[in-house]
Amino acid sequence: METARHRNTWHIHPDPEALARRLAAAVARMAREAITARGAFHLVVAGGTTPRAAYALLPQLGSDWQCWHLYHGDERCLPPQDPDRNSLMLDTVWLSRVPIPTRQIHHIPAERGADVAARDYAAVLPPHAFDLVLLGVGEDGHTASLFPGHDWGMAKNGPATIAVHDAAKAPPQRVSLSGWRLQYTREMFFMAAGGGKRSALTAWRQGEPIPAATVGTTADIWLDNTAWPEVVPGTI
Ligand SMILES: O=C1O[C@H](COP(=O)(O)O)[C@@H](O)[C@H](O)[C@H]1O
Repeated sequence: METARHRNTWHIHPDPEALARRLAAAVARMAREAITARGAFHLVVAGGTTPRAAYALLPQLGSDWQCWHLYHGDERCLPPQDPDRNSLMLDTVWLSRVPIPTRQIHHIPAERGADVAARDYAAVLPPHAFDLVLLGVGEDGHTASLFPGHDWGMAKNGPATIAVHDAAKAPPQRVSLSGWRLQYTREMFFMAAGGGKRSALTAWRQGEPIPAATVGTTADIWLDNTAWPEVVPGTI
């Protein structure tokens, strides 16, 4: 379904398992289409807990993994083996189980500190649009590491990456792609599961300028039932 204000399509699933299955299948399908059309699939991944189950299903779906190029939407400034690193989660549940060439897996070197890592990662990003950007939604409406009350880098002539020093969610130091660089993509998917995401999603559907809604003006939003907010009259 589409809202008048934004071109968002909302996909509601009965439970987190169904959400993960459908999301993984959609990512695999988009990879197939991109590889058939252009010989490569440039994907930006989300971190956090929500996408973990979908990532874990990808190896069994199979793909032409040699053609995948992977980037992060954000990373936390922690040592590489810290359990809260997004890259470690990705490696553990997905990347260690598929033959994507290592040179095509672009982890953010966040252990160098936010400023250096943001500068270095900007040089790694491709000059062209991504094929697909995957993003999460925090309970406060943040996406990637773009938090309420911060500059989200929506100006198209601005930097492609942002060093974050005072994130509202630990750890405070992070690196994020900027809002405009996340939007420079053919497709954008958000995912959210659980009742904790309801108030952020209600704000999104009511047109409040939370970071997720501001970045996701043209996006598919994949939810489980418990994350779906109360029906807002006139917006469905
Ligand atoms: O800190 C982060 O939070 C968001 C949302 O994570 P979730 O655990 O609520 O799914 C995530 O998208 C982002 O990549 C991560 O660094």
